[in-house]
Amino acid sequence: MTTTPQVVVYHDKEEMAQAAAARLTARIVEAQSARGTASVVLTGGRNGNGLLAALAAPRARDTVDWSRLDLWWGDERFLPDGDPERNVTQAREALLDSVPLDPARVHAMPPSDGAYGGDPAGADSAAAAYAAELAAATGPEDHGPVPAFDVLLLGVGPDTHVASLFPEHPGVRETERTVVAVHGAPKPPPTRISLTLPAIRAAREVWLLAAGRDKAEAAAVALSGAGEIQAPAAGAYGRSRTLWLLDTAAAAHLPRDLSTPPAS
Ligand SMILES: O=C1O[C@H](COP(=O)(O)O)[C@@H](O)[C@H](O)[C@H]1O
Repeated sequence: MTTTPQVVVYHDKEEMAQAAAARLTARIVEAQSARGTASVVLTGGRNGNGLLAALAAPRARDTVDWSRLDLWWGDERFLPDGDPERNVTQAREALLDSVPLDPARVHAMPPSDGAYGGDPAGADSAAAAYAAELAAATGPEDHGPVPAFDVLLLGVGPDTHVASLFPEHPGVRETERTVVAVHGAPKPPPTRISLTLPAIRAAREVWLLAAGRDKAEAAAVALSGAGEIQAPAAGAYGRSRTLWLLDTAAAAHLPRDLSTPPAS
């Protein structure tokens, strides 16, 4: 079922990151008190890392029970372990290395120098392995092959890509598998691993983050009824909530009925 996107606009990307971190902290605490644990899918990119850096500030950091949090990734650049361009490396620097997570609950996507071999065939095996890890983490309350993540975060690329699902690329057309290898991505590096739209839509809440003028066209297109093959961000929605968090620059071209004044 498609949920109608809610749009919240903040003055600038710093304010957006702070507000997103506060929202995420609250959502994790709620999920942990309702079910004992929480699960969040992280995104790479500037806005995802900005949110993680905001979460590292004392108020948010000290509110969450990090040991009862499962972290997954929406996509990964298929590069060697520790490569500075890997999303997990950047997340570790921004937040993960400074909070007491349970390492068994940190589900990084495999690197290109790991058990599955390198580029390109290794990426297909690594994607299949991540799909199996997700499937193994599901319980009776999850109605499919991936957990019902509490919050799934997505950065929105200037071309409307989300995770590593690029416009008109094979990955965005996938309807069966939950995780795919992406070969020949238009943004470097060319080999990536990504959740698919069906896996993204298993999340309870999907939050899309976009800040900056270079995201304005993408946000406007995705929120104006574009098709998901041409605009993957348009196909990213959660089962109970889809939330777009923007700054004023990224919201500059939104249709009039979606343009809300900046949150105060
Ligand atoms: O390559 C990627 O890009 C997107 C968007 O990043 P941004 O820097 O333009 O916000 C990101 O969401 C994705 O995780 C990452 O692999």
